[in-house]
Amino acid sequence: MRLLRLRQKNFRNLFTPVFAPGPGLTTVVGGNAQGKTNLLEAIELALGGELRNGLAERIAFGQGEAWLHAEIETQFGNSRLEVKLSREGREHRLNEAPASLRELAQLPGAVLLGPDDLELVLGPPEERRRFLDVLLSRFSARYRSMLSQYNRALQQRNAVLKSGFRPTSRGQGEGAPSSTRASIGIWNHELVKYGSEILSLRRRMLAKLTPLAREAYRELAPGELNLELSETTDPDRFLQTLEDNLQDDLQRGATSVGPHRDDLVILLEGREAARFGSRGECRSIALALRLAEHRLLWQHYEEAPLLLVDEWHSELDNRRRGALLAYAQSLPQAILAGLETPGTGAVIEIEAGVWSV
Ligand SMILES: Nc1ncnc2c1ncn2[C@@H]1O[C@H](COP(=O)(O)OP(=O)(O)OP(=O)(O)O)[C@@H](O)[C@H]1O
Repeated sequence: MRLLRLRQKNFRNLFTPVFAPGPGLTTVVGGNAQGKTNLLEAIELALGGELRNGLAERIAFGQGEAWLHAEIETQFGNSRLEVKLSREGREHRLNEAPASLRELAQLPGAVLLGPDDLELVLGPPEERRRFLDVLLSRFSARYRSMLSQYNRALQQRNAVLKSGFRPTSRGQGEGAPSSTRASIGIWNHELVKYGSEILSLRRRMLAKLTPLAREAYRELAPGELNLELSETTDPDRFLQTLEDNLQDDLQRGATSVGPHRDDLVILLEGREAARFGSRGECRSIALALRLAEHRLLWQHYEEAPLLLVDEWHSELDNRRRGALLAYAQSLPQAILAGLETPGTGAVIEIEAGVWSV
């Protein structure tokens, strides 16, 4: 897939209305706070990307709305994607017709790599679950539906847990009435029904993602990467643990096991990367995870998504930079941003949101 042209109005500090990168590698170069990240974010969003943070802050200071329009070329022909951002939300259009994010997910879109990805390795489990959820939701309508039904059941169970807890003199929850226990029993079965499928869909995707991440890591650095999920996919064990943990759950007013507590365990040479890896190794793992995402989407769509790399040089030694550049150069199109040029491909300079067209 190729981005032919991005047009924008009122997106953060961006000023030039049109960005038209050529095929192959393009690097957007500029000093700090000139708008490099903003430009990559605009491209990602125009192509239907997930919002990583708030919507309103993307609209230029003092303006009511922002607008992005992307013309892309895919193996099936050209398409036009448009998104309007206002304080109320965002509206997408595909070839002039209103489109949902689900419809946009039929296109390969873009994968944005950046320094924040370090959180995938060093951050809390939510970051890694979100990574899996966003990726799986792109492939599978069933996953999206299971996830929303599971979340609804979880909310209900937690509401019952909160309302059912009656502390006894020993501070325990034995005083929960039998009606509470009965309705928790119903929600346990709902959680197991949807949760087991979520966990097994995650496991199936991980079986495809892991070899791609290992391959990407080996290209960047020496060492054997491995990915595992922490929660069991066995429905009987899941149900048993829900029942075993009921007392604790009543006291906490929250459910302590299930897909919402799952974690992607990242191992380098068999040891947990977040605890034993160097910062450079963790950065390389984060990069390998995103490159694996890019390769998996490529397999799925039979066409490479646009690769966007923010701060392409950051915290990477020459070997790692070389490997990243080699991958980016092998693609129909990749757009890098940073303080320096890689010495190859096209260069577009940016200053105070202005670049030459
Ligand atoms: N809604 C907005 N309206 C106008 N300007 C904004 C808005 N949001 C952010 N900015 C400004 O955009 C500028 C550029 O931000 P950006 O993150 O793109 O810089 P960058 O070139 O990637 O810099 P760095 O190299 O430091 O990461 C910042 O100075 C910021 O204040």
